[in-house]
Amino acid sequence: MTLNDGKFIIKVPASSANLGPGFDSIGVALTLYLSLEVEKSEKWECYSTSEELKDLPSDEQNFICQIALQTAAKYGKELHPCRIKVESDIPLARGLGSSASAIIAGIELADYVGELGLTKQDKLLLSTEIEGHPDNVGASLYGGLVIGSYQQGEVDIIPISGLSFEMVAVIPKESLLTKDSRGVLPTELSYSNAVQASSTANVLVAALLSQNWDLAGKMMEIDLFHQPYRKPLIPFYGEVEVFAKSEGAFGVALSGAGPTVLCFCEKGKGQILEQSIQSTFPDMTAKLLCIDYTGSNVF
Ligand SMILES: Nc1ncnc2c1ncn2[C@@H]1O[C@H](COP(=O)(O)OP(=O)(O)OP(=O)(O)O)[C@@H](O)[C@H]1O
Ligand SMILES: N[C@@H](CCO)C(=O)O
Repeated sequence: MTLNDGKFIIKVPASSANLGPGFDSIGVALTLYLSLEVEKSEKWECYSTSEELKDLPSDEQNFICQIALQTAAKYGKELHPCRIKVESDIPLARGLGSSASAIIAGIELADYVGELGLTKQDKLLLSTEIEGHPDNVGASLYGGLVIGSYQQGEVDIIPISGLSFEMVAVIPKESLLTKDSRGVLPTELSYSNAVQASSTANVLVAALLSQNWDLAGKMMEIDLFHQPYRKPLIPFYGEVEVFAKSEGAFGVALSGAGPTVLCFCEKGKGQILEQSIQSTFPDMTAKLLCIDYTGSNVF
């Protein structure tokens, strides 16, 4: 279906960044989604029935519309206004990549309505320039586990499929903005710490690819890039970590900039883990999530 025929849908998965030591580089797409139902209109309108999105701007000031307009302008195009129904089950500012999903949705919107003819690599570079790192946007765009690097205006990414783990996200009621959680990070790391931190990230990738889950979990825990500085912002982290591991999780990591804690387990073990975490931590939401292997989709 094309825009002239009526409506079209943009569907973008959530994501979790870092997986411990893969700071600003590793991401995984998750089975939570941001969906846009789009049709041409007289003026820009953005509306939603999702509780999470009800306070966001309903005109072209909406973040998704802004990204779409900026993207089209970059290519010298003015977008026809659209009426957009936005639905989302991605909680905002919880470390589950809501902003990255919104950025990808805006770029997909601009590409489709403005007929920009963008490739996936174009979309990756545009979104990475906006977000500053390719971990969340790469995962939302490609699906699967992504390992990426953004340097000197170029972004390189490898998406990986066929991984057999699932996750239980432990999501608190309180939000934490990424800019605040980045604000507690140091501006420098010593040479020896940087060598150690990057070796940890390297072994994490090798362990995930060879399905050595215990080793992957060990690497998630000994990250030196960001978790030591961010854990003090998340008082329940330690308790969730100990409990999840005692209930069969092979690893625990801060999801993105937090405050969600992501517990990793082998395929098939997630449902029981979700139930036991939920009954032990009733003030938070425990959610079983799988890896999305599709990435963003327009249909
Ligand atoms: N669907 C959306 N529509 C409009 N704005 C959104 C949408 N999703 C996210 N945002 C904007 O992004 C902000 C959250 O971004 P932030 O980077 O702080 O957290 P996050 O992306 O959820 O977490 P993380 O980057 O750690 O994974 C929201 O407060 C809102 O301003
Ligand atoms: N890699 C980013 C993800 C959140 O945007 C961080 O940890 O700050």
